[in-house]
Amino acid sequence: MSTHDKYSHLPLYAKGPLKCALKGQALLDSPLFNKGSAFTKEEREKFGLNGMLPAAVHTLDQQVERAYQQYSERSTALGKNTFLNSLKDQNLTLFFALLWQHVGEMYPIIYTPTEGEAIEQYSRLFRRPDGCFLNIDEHTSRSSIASILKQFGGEGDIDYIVLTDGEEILGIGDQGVGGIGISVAKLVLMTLCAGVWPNRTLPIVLDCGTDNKSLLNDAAYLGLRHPRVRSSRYNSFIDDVVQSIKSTFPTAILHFEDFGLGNARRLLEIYSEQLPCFNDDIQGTGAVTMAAIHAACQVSNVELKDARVLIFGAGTAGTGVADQFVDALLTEGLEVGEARGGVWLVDKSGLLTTFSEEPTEAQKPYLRKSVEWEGKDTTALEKLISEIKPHILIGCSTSPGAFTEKAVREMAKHTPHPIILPLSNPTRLIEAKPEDILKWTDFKALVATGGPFDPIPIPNSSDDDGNLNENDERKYVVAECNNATIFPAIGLSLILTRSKLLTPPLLATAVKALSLEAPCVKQNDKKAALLPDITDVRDISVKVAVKVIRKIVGEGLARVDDIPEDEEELEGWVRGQMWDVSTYRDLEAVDAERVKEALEEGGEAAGSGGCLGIAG
Ligand SMILES: NC(=O)C1=CN([C@@H]2O[C@H](COP(=O)(O)OP(=O)(O)OC[C@H]3O[C@@H](n4cnc5c(N)ncnc54)[C@H](O)[C@@H]3O)[C@@H](O)[C@H]2O)C=CC1
Ligand SMILES: CC(=O)C(=O)O
Ligand SMILES: [Mg+2]
Repeated sequence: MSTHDKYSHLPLYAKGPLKCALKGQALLDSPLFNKGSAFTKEEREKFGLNGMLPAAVHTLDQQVERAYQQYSERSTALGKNTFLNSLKDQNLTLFFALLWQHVGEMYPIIYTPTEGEAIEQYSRLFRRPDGCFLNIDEHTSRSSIASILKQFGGEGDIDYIVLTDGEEILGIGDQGVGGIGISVAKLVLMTLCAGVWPNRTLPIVLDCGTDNKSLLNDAAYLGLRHPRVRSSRYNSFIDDVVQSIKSTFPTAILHFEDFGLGNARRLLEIYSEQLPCFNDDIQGTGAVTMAAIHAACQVSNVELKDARVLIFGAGTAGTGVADQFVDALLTEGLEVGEARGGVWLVDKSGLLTTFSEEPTEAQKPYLRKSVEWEGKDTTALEKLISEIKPHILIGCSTSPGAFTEKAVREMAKHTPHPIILPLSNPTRLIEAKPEDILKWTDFKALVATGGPFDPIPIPNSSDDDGNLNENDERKYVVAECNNATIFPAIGLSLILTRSKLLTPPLLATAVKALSLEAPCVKQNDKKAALLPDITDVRDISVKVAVKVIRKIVGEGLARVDDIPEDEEELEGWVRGQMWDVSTYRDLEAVDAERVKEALEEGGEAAGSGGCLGIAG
C-alpha cells in the first residue's frame, strides 16, 4: 500500500460480486442492487424474492428492449425525461444500459436542452427527492452540515460531488432549488461517459433563495421563498459546506456547476488550492472549446500562436475559454502578454477596453487599450470583426441571432475557414444556427455548437480549389462543443488517482488528448466534426484519462501508488474500474452486521451510506 498519505488506503471501486445485505422488498427498492425481472431463480431463492416477481427471468437486453418501448410511447421530450428519471430511481443498471444503447437519441433528453425544461418545471414534476438539499435558512453550523452529509456515506464512500446553487442554470438563469436537476444530470453523465460508479457520487443543491420572480410567485415552488441571500451570509454558508465536504469525504472531487457570474470564479479561486475542485462552466467549457479550437486550427492550417479569437459574451463561460486559450499558448512557450494579445472580449456594452465600466476580475486581463479604439465603432459585431479579423468567433452570450449574416460574411472575407462556435444553450438562445453559418460561408466555416444539431447536407460541395462535387451526398456533422465531452474524463482521472488538486497542466493535457481524437484531425478533413461524437465518448474518456493520469503522477499529485506505468496496462486499469453499462453484477448475500464489520476493516464499499453493500 501507498506511503503517500492516510487516504491512500481508502478503496476505490468494487471488484467481484457485490455483497448485498438487503432482502425482499428492500432489495427491489434499492436502485443499486435491484435487477427486477432479471433476478435469477437462485437469487430469488437466496434473497427472499419468491412470489415478488412474475415467473419469467429476463436478460438485461430484454429489459432494455421493454424499457425502450415504454420510453418511445412518451410523446414529448419532457415525458421521456421523466420516464428516465423514474427508471433511475428503480434500477441503475437498467437505466445506464438503456441510456448507453440509445445514447445518441437520449443524450439531449437527459441533458441539455430537455433537462433545462425539467429543471424549470422541477416543483411541478417532483416525485421523490434525489440528492442532498442544504438550505441557508436552516444552516446553523458546520457540524450540522456535516451530519447531513454523513447520511449519504462516510469517509471513502463518495468519489465525486456536483454542487450548484442554482443561480445560472444551463443558460436559463436562476432556477432556485430546481438546480438539483443539473447536479443529478451532470452525475448521470459522469457514469454514462466515464464509468464513475453512480452510488459513489452525490448531487447537492444549496438553496439560498431565488431572484426568479415567477418561482417566488408560484405556489407550487419547493424552495425557500425569498430573494437570494448574498454577501457574508452566503460566503460563510458556502465555506461551511465546502469545509464539511472536505472533512466528511476527504477524497471526493468537488465539481461546481452553474454558479452565478459573481460567484463562480471567486469560489474556484478560493477553493482550488484547498481541495481537488473544478468549475465546469469555466474550466470544462474552456477545455472542450480549446480542444475544438486545436482541432480546427490543425485542419485549417492556422498556427495557434497566430490565431485571433473574438469571444462574444464575456461571462463565466466566455472568460473560461479565454483563460484556456492563454494557458494553451503558455504551454507553447509564449509570454502571458503575448498570449493575451490574441484575445478580444465583447460583452453587452461592446468591446471591453480600459474605458469599460466595472469590468469583472476575470475580464480585466483582456481589456484592450481604449486609445487604440478611439473614433471606432466598438459595438457592432461586424465592425469589430472587420477591425480585428478574427480566425475564431465564440458565442457565450445567451443572445440569439447575435452572429448576423453580415458579421459572419465579414469574417469569411478575412479568413478562408472561419472557426465559429456559438455555444449558448438552450438551442433557442444560440448566436446563429449552424446551417446559416455554413450557408453564409459556402460551407467553408468550421462550426461546433453548445447543444445538439442534426447533420447538415452539403449541397454540391466544392473542394478548396472551388471544384464542385456534384454527387456529393455528404453531411456536415456539427460537433456538440459541450463541457460534457471532457469533464467526465477529467473527473475519472482525479478519482482514480485520488489527486490532491486539479491544476492547469492537467487541464491542458486533457485538452490536447481530446483534440487528437477529433474526427477532423483523425481524417484530416475540414468537413468532419471538430470533436468526437457522444456515442464514442466512453472510449475517448479512457484515452483522455490515461494521459491525464500520467500527468497527475508526473506532477506528484497522485495519492495512490499502484498506478501502472505501461500505457496499455494503465488503460486496462482504468477500464477495469469503470461502471459496466452492459451487465448486472453477481450478488452475494451477507448479513448487515458482516457488512458493517467489513467496512470497518477497510473492505471495498460498493454503496454509499445506507446501501448496505460491500464488494469483496
Ligand atoms: N456549451 C457549453 O459547454 C456551455 C455553454 N454555456 C452557455 O453559455 C452561455 C453563457 O453562460 P455563462 O457564461 O455561464 O453565463 P454568464 O451570465 O456568466 O455570461 C453571459 C455573458 O454574456 C453577456 N451578454 C448578455 N447579452 C449579451 C449581448 N447581447 N452581447 C454581448 N454579451 C452579452 C453577459 O453580460 C454576460 O457577461 C449560456 O447560454 C450557457 O448555456 C455555458 C457553459 C458551458
Ligand atoms: C453546458 C453547461 O454546463 C451550461 O450550459 O451551463
Ligand atoms: Mg453549466
